[in-house]
Amino acid sequence: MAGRRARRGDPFAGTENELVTPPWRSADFEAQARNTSLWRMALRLPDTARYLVGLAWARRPALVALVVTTTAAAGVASGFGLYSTASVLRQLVTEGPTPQRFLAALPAILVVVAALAVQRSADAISQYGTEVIGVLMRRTCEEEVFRVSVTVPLSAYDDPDWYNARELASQSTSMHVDGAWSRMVTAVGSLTGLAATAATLALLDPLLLPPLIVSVIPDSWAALTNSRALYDMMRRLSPIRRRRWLIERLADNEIAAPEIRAYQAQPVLQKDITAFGDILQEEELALAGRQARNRLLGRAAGGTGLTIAYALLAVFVVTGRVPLPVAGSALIAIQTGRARLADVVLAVNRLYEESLYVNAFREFLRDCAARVRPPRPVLAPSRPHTYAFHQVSFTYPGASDPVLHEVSFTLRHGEKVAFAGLNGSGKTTAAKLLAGLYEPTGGRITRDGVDMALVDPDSVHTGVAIVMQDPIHWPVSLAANIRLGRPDRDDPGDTALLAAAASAGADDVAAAVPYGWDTMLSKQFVRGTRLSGGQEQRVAIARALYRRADLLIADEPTASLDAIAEGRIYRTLAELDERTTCVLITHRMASVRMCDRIYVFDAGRIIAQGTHDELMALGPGSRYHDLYQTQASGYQDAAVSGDGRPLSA
Ligand SMILES: Nc1ncnc2c1ncn2[C@@H]1O[C@H](COP(=O)(O)OP(=O)(O)OP(=O)(O)O)[C@@H](O)[C@H]1O
Repeated sequence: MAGRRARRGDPFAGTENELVTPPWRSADFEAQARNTSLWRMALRLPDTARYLVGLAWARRPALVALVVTTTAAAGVASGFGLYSTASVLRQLVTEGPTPQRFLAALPAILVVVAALAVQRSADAISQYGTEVIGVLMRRTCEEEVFRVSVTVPLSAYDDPDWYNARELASQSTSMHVDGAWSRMVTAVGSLTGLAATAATLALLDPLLLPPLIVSVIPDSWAALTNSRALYDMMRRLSPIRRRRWLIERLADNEIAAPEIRAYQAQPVLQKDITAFGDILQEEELALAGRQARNRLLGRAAGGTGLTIAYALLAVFVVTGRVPLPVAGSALIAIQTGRARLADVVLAVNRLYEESLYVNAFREFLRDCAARVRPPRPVLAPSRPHTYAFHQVSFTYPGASDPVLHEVSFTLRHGEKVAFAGLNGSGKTTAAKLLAGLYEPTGGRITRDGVDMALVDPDSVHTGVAIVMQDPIHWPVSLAANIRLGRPDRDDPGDTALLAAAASAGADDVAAAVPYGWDTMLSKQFVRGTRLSGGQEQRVAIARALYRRADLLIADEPTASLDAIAEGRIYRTLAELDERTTCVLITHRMASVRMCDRIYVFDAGRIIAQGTHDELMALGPGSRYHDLYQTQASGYQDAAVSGDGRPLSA
């Protein structure tokens, strides 16, 4: 119960559920909350409006002009209609026979009808234009979120705040950016209408204006406060929603499905879903309560304001300040004015609400842009003769301890080298730095002596292919999977595709799957199939070979391959032409032998280097010798343990 109370306003406080630990929470939530205060957002509204108009203008300038014109026309026409209604009333309640009064009022009636027609048609056109622009804007923003997400440096993926910001940004683009645009148009339309109504009311009696405004302010306050509370809750609960979403996604994940069943993990997952659901529900119900209270307060105060407005009108009539026909018009004007003001408040309130999301979307773009190194005129050398680490150290973002410590080595053009060492010794990390996926936190990485920190970041990846430890299979056809790293390669008759596939053993995969090269590598689509781990690995190697890179990094490329396929891959790597520098990371020590040089990693340092023979010559007790000998002994006739004693002993 204590936990429940503590949770109000802070969903993470007081909970003992280990899955809802504070680290899920965005570190600077309080700062973010201050940044979205009513006042700050009000100051930012013109900027948001400018941004939205800019976005819309970039897509369809003529349509934007049409929307602006028709929106303004609708507002002016509605005010004009109201003013003419007052004239109609005045004519109708004057002395004289009814037909005469009607005839006298006829011109004003025609103006009212015309104004209404203009208002309705302009409204319809404006609405259509707004919707079309909204669709275009949503698409632009969605694609922008995708673009920055896939170009942001890998370090962003080590930052939980980035994930939260991304979730909020993609929510914003799919649901709120077009909403903000349409609210903005509505707000402008309502404001124009309100100005016209206020002008009418002021013409009748300026003293009627203040009570009208007072009657609407409390409602506006309630609506704005409620929007802010809703947004705060969305932002605060974003990590929980994301976590819940991740678990929910396991339900349609073909890789997770067998493990969930085999480990009977359903109750664990269900427990998490329920725990997160409880928190979300509690927060949402609490918010609904607070919002209802605010709304009640606003309405009560607004009702009092309206009573005052009517009482004032009564006093004006009784004291003769306002004649009865004018009072009738004033009554209509007050009603219309209230409705207009309520429209304005609603539109501005929605705009405020949506602009919080637009702001989150823009913040995300700014954040991603800040993470990306700006383009530079200097490109990384193509076909370099050397790749070198100079005293390179590296600490993962958010981690406290370095993973690499002053690592230095030089790879020469066309060399085949291996990284060997125990699990967690830093081999993959060094490979990722070499590929330019991370930047060192100390030291320099150079190609032909050129510091990679000083060249255009995109150019660092050109000429590099990497076979990841757990390659992903893209939900596209088998052929497209292989061409993915270089879709623009000229490949008449698919010669290069077939050659890369044959070298990696992926030709056998094509022969085994139901639709050959056209088979989709996902069972979530028609003509789709699921590959085995080894088949996936062959496709990943073919992809890397097809790229024809200068530097090929293969991280455990054969972990899932059968012995024959493995032999074929190592032959392929050994026979790579002289233009390809190859880094092989593997625990299969027999395959390491063929390399020109082997670097032995230990706890983030290179502790030895040399050819297989040189490293073996270091003898028992040296890391490489022991690793090799332990594995080799497994293949000897009598099974022996790592220290050379028979296992049965
Ligand atoms: N994104 C990350 N954030 C923080 N630490 C990480 C990250 N990735 C890896 N590490 C840590 O860096 C260390 C080195 O990992 P790395 O993957 O480079 O080792 P490795 O030698 O390739 O291991 P293996 O042989 O098991 O593949 C490990 O302690 C690992 O926990």
